[in-house]
Amino acid sequence: MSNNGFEFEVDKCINLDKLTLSTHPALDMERLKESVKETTNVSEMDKMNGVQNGSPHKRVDDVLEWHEYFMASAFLVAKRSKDPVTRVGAVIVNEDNKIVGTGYNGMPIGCSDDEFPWDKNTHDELDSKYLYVCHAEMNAILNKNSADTKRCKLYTSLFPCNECAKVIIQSGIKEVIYMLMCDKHKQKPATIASKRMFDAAKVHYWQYIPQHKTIVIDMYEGIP
Ligand SMILES: Nc1ccn([C@H]2C[C@H](O)[C@@H](COP(=O)(O)O)O2)c(=O)n1
Repeated sequence: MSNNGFEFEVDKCINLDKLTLSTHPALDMERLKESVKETTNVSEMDKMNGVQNGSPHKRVDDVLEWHEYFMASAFLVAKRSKDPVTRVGAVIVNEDNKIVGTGYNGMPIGCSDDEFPWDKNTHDELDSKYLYVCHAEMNAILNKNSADTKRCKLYTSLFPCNECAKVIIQSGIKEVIYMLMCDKHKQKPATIASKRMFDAAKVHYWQYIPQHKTIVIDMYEGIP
């Protein structure tokens, strides 16, 4: 495309309109290009495409919706866990969609992640992780940076166990969102007990089904 002023602007219009097209399948792209080329007064097209004062407002088409954002954050937080088998992340969100606490499964403060055991099936119970590890949900509640967590939501990559369910209820959290793939302990008494307590305490819980299997984070995005 030649670089005279008009055609340059048209090019930008077409690019910007990709977003509009994806939500309006009836729109014919070829016809649109033609009509733009035929248009001598570009200002109307500019308005349609968000070009103001000669500078286009580029629309971003990969914005994460809230649930996706918070659940992805929980998975990112889980990356801090040193558990070689199960890494869990939890994020607490208040009524203004602000994150007020995050946590992952790890050893208590002062109990070195490198010295305490991460084993599961040990002969001696004292040599396995279960007696020591703090669950992600509990850590998120203990790490909160707001006065309280009343009416907050909790996003977690794994359905909460009964011990965490008690803490969740006592802290006033009213909604638990957990990941579809991670509800792997469905028949366990701890899970059944959690559900029983959540139901009684009117804590709403539901499985989140992600729109994307992977979300790529480019650490250099936006850096020239
Ligand atoms: N809701 C949950 C459930 C489990 N965890 C943590 C605690 C352990 O580190 C691990 C469970 O070990 P596994 O039996 O799966 O090897 O996951 C948690 O943080 N939150």
